[in-house]
Amino acid sequence: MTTSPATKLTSTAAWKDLTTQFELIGKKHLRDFFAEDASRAEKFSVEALGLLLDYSKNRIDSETMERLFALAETANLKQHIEAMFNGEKINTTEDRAVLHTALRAPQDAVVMVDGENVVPDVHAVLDKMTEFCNQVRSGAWKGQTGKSIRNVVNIGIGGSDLGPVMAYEALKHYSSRELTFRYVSNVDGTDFAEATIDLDPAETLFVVSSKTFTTLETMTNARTARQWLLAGLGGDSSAVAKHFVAVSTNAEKVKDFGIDTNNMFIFWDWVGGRYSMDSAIGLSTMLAIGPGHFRDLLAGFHEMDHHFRTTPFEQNLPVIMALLTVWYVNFFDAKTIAVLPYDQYLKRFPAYLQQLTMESNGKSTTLAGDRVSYDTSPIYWGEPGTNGQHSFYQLIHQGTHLIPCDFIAFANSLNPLGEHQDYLLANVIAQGEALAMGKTKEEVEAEGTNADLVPHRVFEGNRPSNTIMIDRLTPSILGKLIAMYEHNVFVQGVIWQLDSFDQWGVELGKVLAQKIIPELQSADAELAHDSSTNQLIKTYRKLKA
Ligand SMILES: O=P(O)(O)OC[C@H]1O[C@H](O)[C@H](O)[C@@H](O)[C@@H]1O
Repeated sequence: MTTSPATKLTSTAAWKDLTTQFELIGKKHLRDFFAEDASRAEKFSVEALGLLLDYSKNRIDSETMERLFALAETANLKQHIEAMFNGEKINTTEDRAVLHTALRAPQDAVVMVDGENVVPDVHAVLDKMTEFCNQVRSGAWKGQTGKSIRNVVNIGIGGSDLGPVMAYEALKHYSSRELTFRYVSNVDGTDFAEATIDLDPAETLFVVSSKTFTTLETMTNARTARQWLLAGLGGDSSAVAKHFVAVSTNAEKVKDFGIDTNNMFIFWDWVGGRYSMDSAIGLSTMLAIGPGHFRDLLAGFHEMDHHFRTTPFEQNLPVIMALLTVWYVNFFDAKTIAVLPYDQYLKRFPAYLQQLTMESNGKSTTLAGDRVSYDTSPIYWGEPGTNGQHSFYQLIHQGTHLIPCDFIAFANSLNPLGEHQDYLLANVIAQGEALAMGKTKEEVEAEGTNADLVPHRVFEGNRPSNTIMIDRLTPSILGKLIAMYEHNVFVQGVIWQLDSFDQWGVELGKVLAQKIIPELQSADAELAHDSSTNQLIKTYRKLKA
């Protein structure tokens, strides 16, 4: 294929041009950029698929963008995009295709993996999910005692939890209020105990979600759930079939656990965990919002996939966002990016993005196996506005770190109340303006501020942000937003020459934990760790009741 990594990134002409560009405009103030060009906002905005991306409050000019697009060309981005969509095994360290885009492909699409079109399989699972959800939502699916299901508990972690939780919260407005949804992820027993404390086992359905069906946390919680259920229903293990379903790629392990494979919804190894919320891992989402809304969500994803694949880079939302990130990380030395949704329903969106972005590109080895000589994924974090304004925004405005921000705002609330929405939107718009323009010493002095306070009240400004403005939050819009960040992450990974789809970095801790478990459970097993680790194990043994 044509996608083998290019020459060392920092030796390319495109990179050198960007270095020169940074020397030219890296210190130029956004106030000056705006003052010089009345059409700046228009020039640096893209409107597509119902989203306005205003990226004019970034420290760029037309030349910068041209050079960033040239960097994308140098990286063979177009070929990489085609390789992903065509099912080439671009996850080379695991020898897998990367086809979350096939999960939302229309029925008549053809996506080949190892000589087989996977789209019919995708739609067969969607149909099976639909049928099951209709049964549960209508009350036709009965539990062991003949009662309908009123509670759904998703047990999963990482990609088998963060996507479902985020989507449930984001689309709560569209969800059935007849059903209660809970999400258990942590191996800390408190998570399970609190999630089930007020639930009746006779009315509770567990969705055990795990790509591998081997994950310690999920298997431990699933076993506890089975005990809890059987204890509550008189111990007859035939109850499991009516109260447990599984979502996994691993039918054998599901069977070993005791879940009937008829009650299993499959997906495939070409779906990464953090890219799986629109696979059968979305079963709890479909149960909450219904099959129709779930299909709208998928359609939104697909529209963004199409946009990403077919739109010239200059108008391509994920490409622009990714290149701006590269610009700040590699030339301005930005370490973090804040994602700040001004919508309470998106409160788990930043947490979801943390796995998507950092598990994908938090790496320091290139596809060729070399240590990178440049920074890779920034740290993503955030909270919904306006809450964050009253805590950490101080640092974004006046701290010593440059933190590019993504503001996400909706013109129309799903819960219109008095003047709330005007206040919310005034705030998000004001934050972008304040960060960009700041407040000069002269402006502070002109307000009659005491001289000794002036330095404290100055805002340097020149702090970059994107603002994404949308009509209202719908399932389709959520799909578009998520796909936009998925592809943004993909483009970053292509530029940095990474395998964005493996996660070897999570293995070591898991292996060591397996070794430490028996050491904690034995009073006197000999310890051969470093002295700190030994001390912690001994202290735990002493304190443990
Ligand atoms: O879905 P599972 O196989 O249970 O995996 C759950 C999660 O655990 C792993 O440690 C990975 O880091 C994640 O990418 C994955 O989403």
